[in-house]
Amino acid sequence: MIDVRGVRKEFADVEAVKEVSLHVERGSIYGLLGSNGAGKTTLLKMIAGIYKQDHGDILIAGERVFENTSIKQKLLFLPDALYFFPQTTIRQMAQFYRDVYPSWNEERFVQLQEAFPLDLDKKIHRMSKGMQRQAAFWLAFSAMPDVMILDEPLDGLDAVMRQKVKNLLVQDVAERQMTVIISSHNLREVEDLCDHIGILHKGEVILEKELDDVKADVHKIQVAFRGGIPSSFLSGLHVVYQEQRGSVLLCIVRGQKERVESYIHQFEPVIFDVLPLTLEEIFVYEMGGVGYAIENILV
Ligand SMILES: Nc1ncnc2c1ncn2[C@@H]1O[C@H](COP(=O)(O)OP(=O)(O)OP(=O)(O)O)[C@@H](O)[C@H]1O
Repeated sequence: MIDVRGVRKEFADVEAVKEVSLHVERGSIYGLLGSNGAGKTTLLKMIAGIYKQDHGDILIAGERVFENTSIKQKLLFLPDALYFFPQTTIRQMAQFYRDVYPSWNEERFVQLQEAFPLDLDKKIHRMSKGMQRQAAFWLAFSAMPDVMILDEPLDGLDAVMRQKVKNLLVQDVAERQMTVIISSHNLREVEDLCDHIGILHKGEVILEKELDDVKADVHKIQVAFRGGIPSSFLSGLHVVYQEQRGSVLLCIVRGQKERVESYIHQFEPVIFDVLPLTLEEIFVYEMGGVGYAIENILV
């Protein structure tokens, strides 16, 4: 659905995006992560057709996005700094969206008032930051776009509203194959939302993964043996990290879960647990392997 091919963008003295390529399948949610200044917003603005890239190609549904009205009618970009026309209310903004998006769904707009309990006739600029974001999502979900490009979308929303918005996103992806790119500098925030993750660092994608693959392949195990660790134990495992806590050995190992488990059982451990790994932990170990201090990249 979204194809970014060898894209570059330079501002006066900064190479904000250097040779980025990525692909987002229709009906999936792609999490673009990275530290401040990594180039996320610049890349998203190019994908949304707001900036023109200096080099490379950006295609949505096979068409170039820049200055392409028909693609833009199917695409919705929610910037990190929201913009509404001055002095407008949600009702007035809804009229604008109705005119711009042929897919606007009036019934949904009415239904969503339950999820976003806001005054339709109150000036949006008088609302709190979180309420303004709710208003933006209310309009976005009512526009029913094929593609949503979201820059730090959950900033300013309370915990309940974050969950509501995440549920609505997932629902649209599942029910009508909407495609989403979501930028964040917080892995924990997008962990339960995305099916693919790309990490941008200094304008380059340094890691791109399908989450199911990542999670299926790395395990945290805790083992203890009567009489200490057998000498040949570790040699049969692909250990990416290990730590001894008293008589208990804590390891992060790579490999198929069943294979790892049956291997460990042969040594008849007195304690053996497979513990859940957070995505953040997985990335720390993965990135450690390629020589990056991810702790400094993902806050
Ligand atoms: N309009 C602009 N003019 C000049 N430089 C810019 C412009 N927009 C971004 N940059 C520079 O490009 C680089 C990438 O910025 P960008 O906003 O894309 O990063 P980001 O990953 O979104 O960061 P953050 O997480 O802080 O929002 C930065 O060095 C920034 O100063």
